[in-house]
Amino acid sequence: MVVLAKGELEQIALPAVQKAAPPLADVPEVDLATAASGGAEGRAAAARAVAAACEEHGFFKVTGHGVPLDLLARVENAAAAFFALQQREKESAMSAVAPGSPFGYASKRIGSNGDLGWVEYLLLGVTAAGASTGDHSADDPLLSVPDEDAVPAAWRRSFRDLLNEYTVAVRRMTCEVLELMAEGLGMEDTDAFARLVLDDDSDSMLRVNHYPPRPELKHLQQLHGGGGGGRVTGFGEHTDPQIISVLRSNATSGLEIALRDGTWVSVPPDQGSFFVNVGDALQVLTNGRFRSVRHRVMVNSVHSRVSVIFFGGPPLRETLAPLPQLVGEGGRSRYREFTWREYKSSAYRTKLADNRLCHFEITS
Ligand SMILES: C=C1C[C@]23C[C@@]1(O)CC[C@H]2[C@@]12CC[C@H](O)[C@@](C)(C(=O)O1)[C@H]2[C@@H]3C(=O)O
Ligand SMILES: O=C(O)CCC(=O)C(=O)O
Ligand SMILES: [Fe+2]
Repeated sequence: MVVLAKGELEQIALPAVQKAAPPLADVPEVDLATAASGGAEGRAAAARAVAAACEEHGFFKVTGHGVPLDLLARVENAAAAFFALQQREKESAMSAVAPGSPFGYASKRIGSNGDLGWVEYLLLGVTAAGASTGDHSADDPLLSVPDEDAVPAAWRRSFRDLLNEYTVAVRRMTCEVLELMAEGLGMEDTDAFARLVLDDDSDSMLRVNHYPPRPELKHLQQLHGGGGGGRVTGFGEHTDPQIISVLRSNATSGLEIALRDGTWVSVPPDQGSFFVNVGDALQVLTNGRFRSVRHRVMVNSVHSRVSVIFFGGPPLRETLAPLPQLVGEGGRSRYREFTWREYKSSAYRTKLADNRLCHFEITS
């Protein structure tokens, strides 16, 4: 359970004047099953729709994804069971992690630069094979715990196995989406994005978030006539650094995205589908054609929200720069070349809401 110290709620609450965000009327949607079975025409139409959504919002919904619904339900139930453990038991998933590492369990503190949210989470490194650290790793937050820990090792192992199974399935689907993106951009090398996420050394992560409800919000909302006050931030506004983020949540609302004009809209939850965010790295590779979407999560007054996000990143050694075919002859490259390692070490020194790409922009 997330517990707040004095003064912390003020930092998480949005100003009372802030209106509830209206729902995004037409969430762009891509059906992967139709893209696969619709012949060349159907595939080309899906690729165009993906590219249009990435240009306009940097965000869209994926249906017909082929990830078994029963796997989604098992992951959701196991995550809920993990978050229902005693605080001490959840924190033991942190004790194995090297100091300074972002991985493991945490509550309220997002990153290490003072950001707070009404959220608790588990952040894990993952490789193309599933778990980053292998089955018997000494530094896996879920596997290496003190012998006297109250949560049986067998339960932790089966939770880790389940998250690995989920990661393998979601990474496969993510790569199909990345291929459609490349096709939609008219690229000849349609594997160019997927290759980065499939690499053995891909720097990918899995995040499991839990946003407990805040029942007192209901009264505050009534007090302000329903539209304004009493909004609490679960996860503050930000863009994701990686190439792509693929999110699945339970049926509880909370996710909001910023449109091009800066207005916030809420995304109606859909537990049978996935939502895709374009990340900063893909904005760079596409020379700004695809938009890294700013998003946040607001807390619900009645229901808890559980979300699982796969962040597909390139290997740390990878050099990133706008792809020449997307800059075009005589075109201007908007970003300088940098390695993913360089970008990450700069990004991890920033606050959540900061613009992390401005350090890499070519301004002249
Ligand atoms: C405040 C921070 C948390 C974050 C690292 C950072 O310094 C800036 C980016 C944040 C973010 C957002 C997307 C993902 O949830 C995340 C894991 C990532 O790669 O970048 C988080 C980082 C984090 O929670 O450690
Ligand atoms: O929990 C969510 O729904 C989204 C969280 C998020 O944006 C993130 O973890 O980067
Ligand atoms: Fe995010």
